[in-house]
Amino acid sequence: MNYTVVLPAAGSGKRMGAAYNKLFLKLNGKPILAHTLEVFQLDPWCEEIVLAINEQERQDIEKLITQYQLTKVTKLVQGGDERQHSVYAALQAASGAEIVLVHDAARPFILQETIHALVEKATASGGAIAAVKAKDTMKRVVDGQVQETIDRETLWSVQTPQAFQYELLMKAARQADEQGFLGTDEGMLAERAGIPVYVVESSYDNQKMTTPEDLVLGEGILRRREETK
Ligand SMILES: Nc1ccn([C@@H]2O[C@H](COP(=O)(O)OP(=O)(O)OP(=O)(O)O)[C@@H](O)[C@H]2O)c(=O)n1
Ligand SMILES: C[C@](O)(CO)[C@H](O)COP(=O)(O)O
Repeated sequence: MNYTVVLPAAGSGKRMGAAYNKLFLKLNGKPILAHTLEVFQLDPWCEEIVLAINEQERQDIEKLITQYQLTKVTKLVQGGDERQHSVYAALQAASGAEIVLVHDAARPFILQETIHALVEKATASGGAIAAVKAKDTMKRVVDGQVQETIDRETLWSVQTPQAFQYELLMKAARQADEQGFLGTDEGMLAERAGIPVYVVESSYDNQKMTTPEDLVLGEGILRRREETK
């Protein structure tokens, strides 16, 4: 059950507020990007890593790849203005894959067991996304006024990886591109293309490093993993 992973890494990290791409910020002395790449480098099911990058960061990323011996990174492609554009560019470079995983480079704590469950589900059913059950009550709010409380039992907080049979995701991504549709995850594109998408329960550790508070959380996750080794 092999796969190719597409990692969008071409963001600007605005919400993190760093002077540079948040993926170069360090957790436990190692860049976030290196943590994430190592998960896939060490996964025997992962055949190839395709990275979408900011062209001006190419040299720094090539240095990081060499430093951490990330030999499965085969292609660095220019990302786009939106995450979806970066993913699409990388997907086009991943042609030939049977199963493709799209994973935010900003999520360094993904577990191999979750990745493998996603690959198995996508192989069997077409598409599968990592998610965790909502822990908070969720309400729909318009102009500051609550409109409705949504039944929490049906709500999941969606993460990445998002795994698909390659041709299915490419069809959905191409359709969205041609129609100028912009979604916030690959699941949206698949859903609107009529492709069944299933949830695979993930870990609450699989946080996206988005704002400064997440870095504190990340350091704690690494510390806990060290202590329980
Ligand atoms: N045009 C973009 C935007 C985002 N990403 C990547 O998509 C992942 C998830 O995006 P997000 O966490 O929003 O990262 P940023 O866009 O960098 O953050 P912000 O929205 O705060 O600027 C990240 O690994 C980011 O590098 C990308 O490749 N291309
Ligand atoms: C894809 C994603 O991580 C699923 O939760 C999320 O939609 C990415 O959002 P971002 O604002 O592009 O980080």
